[in-house]
Amino acid sequence: MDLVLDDIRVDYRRRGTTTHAVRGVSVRVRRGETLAIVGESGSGKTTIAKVAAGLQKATSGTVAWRGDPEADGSADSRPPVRRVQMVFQHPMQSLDPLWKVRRSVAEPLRRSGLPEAEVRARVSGLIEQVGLDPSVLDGYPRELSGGQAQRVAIARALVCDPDIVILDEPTASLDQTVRSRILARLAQLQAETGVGYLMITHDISSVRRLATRIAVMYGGLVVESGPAREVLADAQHPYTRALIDAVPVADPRVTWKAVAPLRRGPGGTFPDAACPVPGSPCSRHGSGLHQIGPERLVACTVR
Ligand SMILES: Nc1ncnc2c1ncn2[C@@H]1O[C@H](COP(=O)(O)OP(=O)(O)OP(=O)(O)O)[C@@H](O)[C@H]1O
Repeated sequence: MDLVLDDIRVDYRRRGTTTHAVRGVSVRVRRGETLAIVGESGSGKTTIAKVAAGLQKATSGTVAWRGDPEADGSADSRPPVRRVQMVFQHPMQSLDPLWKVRRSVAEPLRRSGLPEAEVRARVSGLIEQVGLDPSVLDGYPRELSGGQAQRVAIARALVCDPDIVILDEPTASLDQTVRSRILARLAQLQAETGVGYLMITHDISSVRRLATRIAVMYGGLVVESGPAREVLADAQHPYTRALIDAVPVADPRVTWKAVAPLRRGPGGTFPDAACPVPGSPCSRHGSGLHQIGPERLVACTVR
């Protein structure tokens, strides 16, 4: 199911003044895809993310689930709030410092009434999926590095198998190497689970790595949107051009190549393919992972 925000407006009233933070924004976040919302500070990105997550009430407009619930296997009785999860810029925001990591990750599942043995198995499996050793589950958040804590926050967000995860500047507080690994892991998790991402970012390299579609916000409005490849190749709005021009492509020798149509495999996973970069891990994906596009499984190749 897709998450559809239609004609959202948000006004903040404070001490007699009104800020029109969002002035009529419509976006659709699809399963298996990443919508990147970019825009300068104060353009309304976080406000839209909060509305999508149910953390902020819109002044007007609607938030709804649309699509065919039978077709994507998400016809279930989970309340809507469980189908959207949020990963914050600072991972400690979603982890209770007084709880062991296992409890923080498991809590949403426990509340669903799943037997304890299944909770433990799923939590351990997910921690490995995000690239951590299960031993971190028995420690406290203060014992984790920033990158490890963000991986735990991602595991926590995914534990109830949400349709959509909102990533609000998910790598902004991390250094370049850790950022790269987290982005690779997010791409892999999307390929494995079909989760949709709504990513808020200022970071053009994150956009290049993950985005399927891009919406550019300016002054509370979406001023430019479309498939990521098109927007990046031919940006119309000055803000988008400035954002793209400011940072060079991480590795200009790397190009994308479609290798297989996107199909769901058994157990809800997508088919895998061999990375064509011989010998070493792919420089974009970190470990020979494969980026998923809207309709195609793609692998990178070096010119
Ligand atoms: N709780 C609030 N009360 C009053 N004004 C707010 C509140 N939250 C945000 N605003 C204002 O709404 C506008 C949009 O803010 P928002 O945080 O959504 O922008 P943003 O694009 O995410 O910015 P940044 O990239 O700096 O996080 C800004 O002018 C901001 O000052």
